[in-house]
Amino acid sequence: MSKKRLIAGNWKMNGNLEANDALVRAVVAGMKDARCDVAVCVPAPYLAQVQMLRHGSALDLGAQDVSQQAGGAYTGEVSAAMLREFGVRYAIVGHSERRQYHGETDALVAEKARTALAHGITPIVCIGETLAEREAGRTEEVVKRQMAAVIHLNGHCISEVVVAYEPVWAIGTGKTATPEQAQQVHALLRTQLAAATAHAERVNILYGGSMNAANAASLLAQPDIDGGLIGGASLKAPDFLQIIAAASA
Ligand SMILES: O=C(CO)COP(=O)(O)O
Repeated sequence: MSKKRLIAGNWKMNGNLEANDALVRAVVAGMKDARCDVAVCVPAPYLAQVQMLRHGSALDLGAQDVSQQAGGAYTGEVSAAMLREFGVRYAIVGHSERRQYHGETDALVAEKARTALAHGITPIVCIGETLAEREAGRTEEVVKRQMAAVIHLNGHCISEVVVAYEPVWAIGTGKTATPEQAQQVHALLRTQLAAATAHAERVNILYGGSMNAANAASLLAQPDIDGGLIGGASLKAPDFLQIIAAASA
């Protein structure tokens, strides 16, 4: 398999001009030997800043959300066309924090993914069960339902998206899924993808949820874990670079 792994940072609602400058410069300087794709998904006001800082490097730029609408009277929204103007390659869609705090449904997440693709942006579609769902033995049912919602994308193949499995109970909690727990879900997602496309092997399925410099290598050693979506550890250049190094091994 010659597919490149992807390590994507999700800064969430963190950063300021000064801190971003130092962080991106350090990441760009430290990732020269990376053999994986690397991106940072930054708050919208910082897209222009990070676009300039990454110029000439292999660091890709991502957004944390995208409107499902093409444009018009949607106060507060940011369109895919606007993101493209800033060189955005990826947009996270359906992060659990947006599902939870902004009521995003499976159907809306699918619309956002379609709009992103229509504008040449690769959606990073996030799926994952809550602790209550896991404890009730519903993990498989929940992730399959979330995946099924995005598997048919109007003229686009699901192999054009990146999938991120992020168990909600592992996000920001320091409680990582074990490599075996993550692999189990990744494998079932791969099987689900294979039923929809001949290119299931090409899809990058990322793990997210307290992935850090210490646990990245063991997670990435799993056959169906193709990279990471990194929250907290992506805000610290040395940690993020160690994860990139683990994905380049
Ligand atoms: O939500 C995440 C990435 O999108 C994971 O966040 P943490 O790495 O901070 O747990």
